[in-house]
Amino acid sequence: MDLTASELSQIREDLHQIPELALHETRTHDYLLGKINAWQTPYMTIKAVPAVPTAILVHLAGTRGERTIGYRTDIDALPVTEKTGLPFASTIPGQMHACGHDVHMTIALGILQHFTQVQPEQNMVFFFQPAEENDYGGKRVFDAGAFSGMWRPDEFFGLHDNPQLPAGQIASRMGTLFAGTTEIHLTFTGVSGHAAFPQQANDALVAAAAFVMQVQTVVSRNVDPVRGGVVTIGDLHAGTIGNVIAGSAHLDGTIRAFRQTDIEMMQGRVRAIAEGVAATYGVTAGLQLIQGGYMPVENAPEQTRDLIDFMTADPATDFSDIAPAMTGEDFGFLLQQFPGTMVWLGVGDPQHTLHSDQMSPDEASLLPGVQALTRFLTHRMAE
Ligand SMILES: CC(=O)N[C@@H](CCC[C@H](N)C(=O)O)C(=O)O
Repeated sequence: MDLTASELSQIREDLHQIPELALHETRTHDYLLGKINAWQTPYMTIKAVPAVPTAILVHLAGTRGERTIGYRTDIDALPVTEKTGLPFASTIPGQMHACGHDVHMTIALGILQHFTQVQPEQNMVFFFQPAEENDYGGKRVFDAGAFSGMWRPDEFFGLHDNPQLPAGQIASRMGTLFAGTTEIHLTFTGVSGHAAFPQQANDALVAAAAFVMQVQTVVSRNVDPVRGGVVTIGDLHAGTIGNVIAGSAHLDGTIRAFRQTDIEMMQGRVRAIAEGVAATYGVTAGLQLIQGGYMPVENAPEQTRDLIDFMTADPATDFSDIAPAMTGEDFGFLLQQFPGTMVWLGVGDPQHTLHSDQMSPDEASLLPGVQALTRFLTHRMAE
């Protein structure tokens, strides 16, 4: 018997209560492993990844076993204080599944459980991946050599929830689905001093303010407007009190675009502006630009054409074609190594965006999500 809607809801609510940050997903790991172990079959093998201890890989040997189909879910949460008021809200202060990875894990477990009841035709590898929000867990596991031998998927599929779409709807597109991103971490260091004697200090706060304004020109003046891009500075800390000139200022932000060439051009402009501001204001700039595994999520032509054709023709699946989004995903790195497709799953909470402290996916999305992906993967294995 496949998992029922209420069993899927219970799993999602259990996971929702224990959100853990990137590379610290120990309780989540143990919960997932408990479920997977309960569904042991003679054709299942479970593998740990010592370099990334919260990762789990599960191999199901197929009856034909000529090819290997990969399915990936992320498992980490965000440093967000939940304000949903749900009876099963986060029990970990300051941490929340505000990006719906609890939904992603539930869907992956639902699909896995199905194929422990019905042996797949082809081999399958399920990847429970830590650190999607930060620290690029997919790349870390790949770099650790975890996808070699029987663990190497010929193709990889994955899903992300989308509160703006109706619960249970699947959406994707040919080509690029999500942007590539680069984290910006910048510290200006000057000389602090008394507010009354600015001539004897080098004000890092003024340099940071100038940087925030100048960096807006990257998108408005350097990026092709038809292709688009984003530079957001989301965090700025400088100084301690009103009558002391700030000796240092720290900024964090993100660069986003759909093409890797645009991302690299934008990285260069951000670096030039940071260096220019530092020279102008007599401070030093310590800049880190980290792309890690957040490459653009490029859906592969063959797998994606097949997925769209299958889901469009499947009367039980509500499928829609969708425009690309500036969200990032380190599944983009895995799709550079293995052909495959990422899809959105609608979770019907249009009042709230991903990363909102009130984001509350509709659990009516769980069963259709599991069933649509299970039907597609079954079809894919018969190809
Ligand atoms: C789907 C989603 O929300 N993903 C995150 C990925 C973050 C990448 C990295 N930490 C960065 O900020 O560049 C997103 O914020 O889009």
